[in-house]
Amino acid sequence: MTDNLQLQQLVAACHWIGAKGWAPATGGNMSVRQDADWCWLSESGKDKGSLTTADFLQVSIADNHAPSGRKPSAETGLHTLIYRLYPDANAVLHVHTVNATVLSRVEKSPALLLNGFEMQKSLSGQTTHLDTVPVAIFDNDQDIDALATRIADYAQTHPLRYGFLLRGHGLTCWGRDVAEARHHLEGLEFLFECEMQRRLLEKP
Ligand SMILES: CSC[C@@H](O)[C@@H](O)C(=O)COP(=O)(O)O
Ligand SMILES: [Zn+2]
Repeated sequence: MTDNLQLQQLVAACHWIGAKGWAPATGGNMSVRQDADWCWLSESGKDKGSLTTADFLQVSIADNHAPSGRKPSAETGLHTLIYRLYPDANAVLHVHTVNATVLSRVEKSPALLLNGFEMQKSLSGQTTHLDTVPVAIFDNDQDIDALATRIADYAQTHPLRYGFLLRGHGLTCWGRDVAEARHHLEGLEFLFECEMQRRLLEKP
């Protein structure tokens, strides 16, 4: 499914994310699906703003195995979970933006509810600011297997769309291709910024 063009587009997306300041100090990780069984994931510990195609490792979607022997992202298990859960997802972007990091701590409930913003329509399938878009929030965990299991359990009853937040950590989002994943990232980040400002200014 993924051709070399998608990987090149992912590298361009990583450079854009780096320039935005959304992956500071080696934070963040990115991937594209190759086919039903394999994806390409960023190598762990690299500066994601200056990656090349050589910094992406082939990883098995079923069991996170990387045949190269090099170490893919510490958060590989969250990318492969999305590819297993959603066959339409072909690109996954994980970032550490200030808005995602702070808002996910300020909001104590299991989901951030976005409502009233025209930019909700930047998310595929959304047609009006009058609808409510829930973005699930999961407590952060250094045990990625345990975190992936928790997310998978939640997704059984609350199908995830566009992305999810990790509390005090960041945003993971996806799309049918790199271009759509970028739109979802940019749209969600804009909405998080608006929601932060709204809460600050409307505070009694
Ligand atoms: C800068 S530490 C952040 C990491 O622990 C992690 O959250 C992250 O996003 C990057 O990990 P990586 O293993 O490079 O993909
Ligand atoms: Zn992270």
